[in-house]
Amino acid sequence: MAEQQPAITLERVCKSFGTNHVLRDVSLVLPAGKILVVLGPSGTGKSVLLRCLVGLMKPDSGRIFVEGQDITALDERRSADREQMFALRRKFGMLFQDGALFDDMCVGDNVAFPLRQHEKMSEKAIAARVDEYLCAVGLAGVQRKMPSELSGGMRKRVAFARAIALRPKIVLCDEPSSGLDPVMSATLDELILDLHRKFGMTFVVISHDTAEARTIADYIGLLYKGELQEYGPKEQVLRSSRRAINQFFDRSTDGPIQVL
Ligand SMILES: Nc1ncnc2c1ncn2[C@@H]1O[C@H](COP(=O)(O)OP(=O)(O)OP(=O)(O)O)[C@@H](O)[C@H]1O
Repeated sequence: MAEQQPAITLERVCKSFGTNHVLRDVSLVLPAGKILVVLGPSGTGKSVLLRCLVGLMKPDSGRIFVEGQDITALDERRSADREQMFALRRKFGMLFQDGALFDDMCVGDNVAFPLRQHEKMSEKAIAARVDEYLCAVGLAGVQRKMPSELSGGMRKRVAFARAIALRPKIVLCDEPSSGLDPVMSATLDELILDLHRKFGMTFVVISHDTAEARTIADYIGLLYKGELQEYGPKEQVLRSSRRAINQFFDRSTDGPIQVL
C-alpha cells in the first residue's frame, strides 16, 4: 500500500512585510491525523503561518505542501489554479479566535452556513448533518438558540461544529482557549481530543498555553521571532534542552525569549 502523504510539509518558508521578517526559513513535516500545537509569544508569526497554510497569504519563498500538493505553485490569477485553490481550502476547517459566529443567526443556521454555501445538499440532509455535529460537540438540541443565549464555552463548541461541518481533513484552530477560564479550556481540550478520536482529522492548534500543548499535542512547535526554535513529537520537545523551550514551559522571564 502507498505510504500516506504528510498532511502538511513546509520547506524553508519565509514571509516578510517590508523589513519585518515574520517567518524565517520555517520547515516542518506533520504526518496526517496528528495534532500539532504551535506555541509562541504574541506577534511571533503564528497567525501569518496559518494564513500561508490555507493559501490566503503567499510566502515570499519556500514551499508548502498540503497532502502532497504544492500550494505555493498555484497562481489564483489562472482559472485552473483558482479551482485547485478552492478545492484545497475545502480540505481545511477553521476555528477563529473569537468563534466568529453570526450573531443574527440561530445556532442551527450558523452550523448549516458552510453547508448551504458549499454543498448541494437538501435541507433535510443539512438538518441531519447539523444535528450530527452539534451532537458531536456535546450540544444536542440547541439548534434554535441564538448565540447570545450561550456561554463562552458553548459558543466555542458551536464554532467547532461549524468548522468541521464540511468534514475537513485538517482543522486549524487559532487560540481556541483564548478568553476561557482554565476549567472551560480543559473541557475544550477534551473536546479536541474527542473530535480527533471520532473523526481522525489532522489538527493545527495555535496556542500560548503550554498545559494545552502537554494535554493534546502529538507534535509541538515553538515559534519565536519567526523561527521554529523546536519542532517534533511532544515527548522529544518536552525533553529538549533548548533554552527557549525550557523558558516557555517553565514560564520564566529568564532566557532568550524577551517580551519587550
Ligand atoms: N497583512 C500584514 N501586513 C503587515 N504586517 C503584518 C500583516 N499580518 C501580520 N503582520 C505582522 O506580522 C507579525 C506577526 O503577526 P501574527 O499575527 O502572525 O502574530 P501572532 O504570533 O499570531 O500573534 P498573537 O499571538 O498576538 O495573535 C506582526 O508583527 C504583525 O504586525
